[in-house]
Amino acid sequence: MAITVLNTGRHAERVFDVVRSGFGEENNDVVARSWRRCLDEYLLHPDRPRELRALEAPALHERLGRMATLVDCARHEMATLFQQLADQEAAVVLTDTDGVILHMVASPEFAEEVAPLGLRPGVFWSETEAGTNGMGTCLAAAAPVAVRREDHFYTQYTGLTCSAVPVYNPAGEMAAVLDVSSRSSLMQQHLLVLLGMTARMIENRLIDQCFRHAHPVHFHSRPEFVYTLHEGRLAVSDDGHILAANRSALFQLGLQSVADIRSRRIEDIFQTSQEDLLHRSTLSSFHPVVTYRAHASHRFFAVMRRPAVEASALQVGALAGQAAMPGRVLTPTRTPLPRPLTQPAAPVGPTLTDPTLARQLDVARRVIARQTPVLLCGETGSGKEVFARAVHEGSPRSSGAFVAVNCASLPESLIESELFGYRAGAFTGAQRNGRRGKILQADGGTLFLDEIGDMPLELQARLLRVLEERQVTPLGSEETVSVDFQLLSASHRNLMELVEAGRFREDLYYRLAGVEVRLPALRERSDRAELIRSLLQAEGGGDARLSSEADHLLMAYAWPGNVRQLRHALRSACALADGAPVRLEHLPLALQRASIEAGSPMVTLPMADAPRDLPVDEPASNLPVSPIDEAADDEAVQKLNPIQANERQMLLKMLEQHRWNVSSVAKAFDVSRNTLYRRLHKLHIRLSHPE
Ligand SMILES: Nc1ncnc2c1ncn2[C@@H]1O[C@H](COP(=O)(O)OP(=O)(O)OP(=O)(O)O)[C@@H](O)[C@H]1O
Repeated sequence: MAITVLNTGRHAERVFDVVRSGFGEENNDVVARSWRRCLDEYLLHPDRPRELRALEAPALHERLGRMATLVDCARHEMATLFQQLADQEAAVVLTDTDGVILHMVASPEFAEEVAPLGLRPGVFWSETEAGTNGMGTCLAAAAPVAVRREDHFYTQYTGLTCSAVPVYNPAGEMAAVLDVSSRSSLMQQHLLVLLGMTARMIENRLIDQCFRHAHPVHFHSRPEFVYTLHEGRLAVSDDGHILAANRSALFQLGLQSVADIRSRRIEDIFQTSQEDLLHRSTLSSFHPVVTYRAHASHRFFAVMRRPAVEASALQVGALAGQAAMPGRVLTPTRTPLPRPLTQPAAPVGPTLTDPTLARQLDVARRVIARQTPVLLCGETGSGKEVFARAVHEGSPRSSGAFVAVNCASLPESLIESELFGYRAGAFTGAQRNGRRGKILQADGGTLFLDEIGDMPLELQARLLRVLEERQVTPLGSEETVSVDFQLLSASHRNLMELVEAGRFREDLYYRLAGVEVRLPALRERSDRAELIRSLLQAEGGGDARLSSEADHLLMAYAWPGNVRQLRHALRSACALADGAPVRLEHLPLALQRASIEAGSPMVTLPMADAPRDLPVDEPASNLPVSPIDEAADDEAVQKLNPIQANERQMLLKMLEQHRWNVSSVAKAFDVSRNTLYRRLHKLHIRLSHPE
């Protein structure tokens, strides 16, 4: 479906009208201010769009190299957000502070549709280039913004609605913008909350990644929020100086900016010393311990952990912290480093208690110890990387690094240098000191090639040679370097089918699949209840609870995005519930929608099995309807089970919010009116239609 845009002449008139007439200094409207900047400062004309500037491949390559830490930290969170949105006509986009798109997650169809508009990597979306738009206006306003269709300065973008939030680096400076651009203009508030949470996750990952040599401190005034997204986070140097803080830390400590805290000692902030906090945290097995704000009586619960990497193992360049922050020059690290601790780093280990999984883990550990490569298959988000890590940790090479490479999320042009590394000056835009590839980083440890099915064919040949010869030749170099690692790879695609289609080399397949392990999908796992419980505690704190309806829905849902989707559903639900038990309405729309489409037991019924024999009483128009005297249905309503009763309440609330306009509610849930009518009928919500 093509993107529909507004009439240019009329839209331009409206822009001029708003800006010229009655727009005073007191007007705080983000969009109106942006329109004025476009007209008066950048001298843009709404009638005359310009073609957006785009970087050539080498310049994009260089920029992606410079911003590698940021993009690495954002990639997984963006994929998760995309999955959570469950909207095939939306793109999740990351730009740098010049407004250049660095990374984008979208369905191939939508990506193809919006590419001609300039929604693709390398294109500049600053306001000066593209006028009012989500990414550019968020950069200019340095605040979250929602730019609806008709808010865009140029009409060609009025088919899209964009919501965007800033992402800050550990120095507290804006480092990027995270945006969702979609055809739908619904639910902007919900979306901004989700975007804000995703930005905070990326920021916490950045602190972990940029300060791997520092002691992480996690704190909150409520113990159940330690190790959750709401926690305050500090990075503290070996000698007790604070190097970085997240936004929640600043907020809780009543500080304005990272500069107010950086270089201060931990005892200037809390009534404890570095040694004391670390000692007490260790004794409590890293559960939060009480501490007080320095010179005040405000109580906090805090934990200090050991650095992810000993300082001696790092290159000095990265230690300055400043230099390693995204948005500034990034120093490549040469030493094999463990992956950053992903947030929340709660002391909850992965739950792998399903008997099939436990057996598979045991087999994989035994075969990998004999240098036999293991290939993991399983749906996306089913925990292949978590499983691979568990294999590594129980293997003879657990003291070496675990190096993960996601072959799907790297642009094709970067995979080669990422894997094999390059020599100084190998190509334009290469980093001055060269770069050590991931394969060499895995020397002595484990190389995990994720989404191996997405590796381009010509690179498959090179990889095969490395696997056979155990030698790497970095780009631009004549020298070969010997390397020794154990190999795990994973794919959510059927590699045999790819082989048959000629898209994957058969010889490489057999090299990778010494033993093939198929991980069960979440819906097939018998430890689902346990996993839900442990993730709920990890995301919402020890006191987090589920209402029984929410619990039922989580157990019955089909989870196409598996554990990742579950984890993120719980994360946003805990944030929305704000300490109260998680109820149905806190769960993502995708789940609620599925429950409406399929009825109870939710979602496991495909649409085709939905009750079709019910009489459908659909009005010809989409005029508002009104509720009929509900007393008539009282008895039937009493017989609804608790999940249905809850759903009935939720639907009544939605109908009320949408002034009984059924089409509008159906649109909000993205289901057809017919489906919604069937559901209303089933739940004994009877409506009258105007004559
Ligand atoms: N057993 C588990 N216990 C706790 N969390 C888990 C478990 N399995 C997966 N997760 C969480 O689910 C998310 C996805 O896991 P992971 O990245 O391992 O999946 P994947 O199968 O490799 O995904 P993809 O196919 O997209 O690469 C992560 O946030 C991870 O922490």
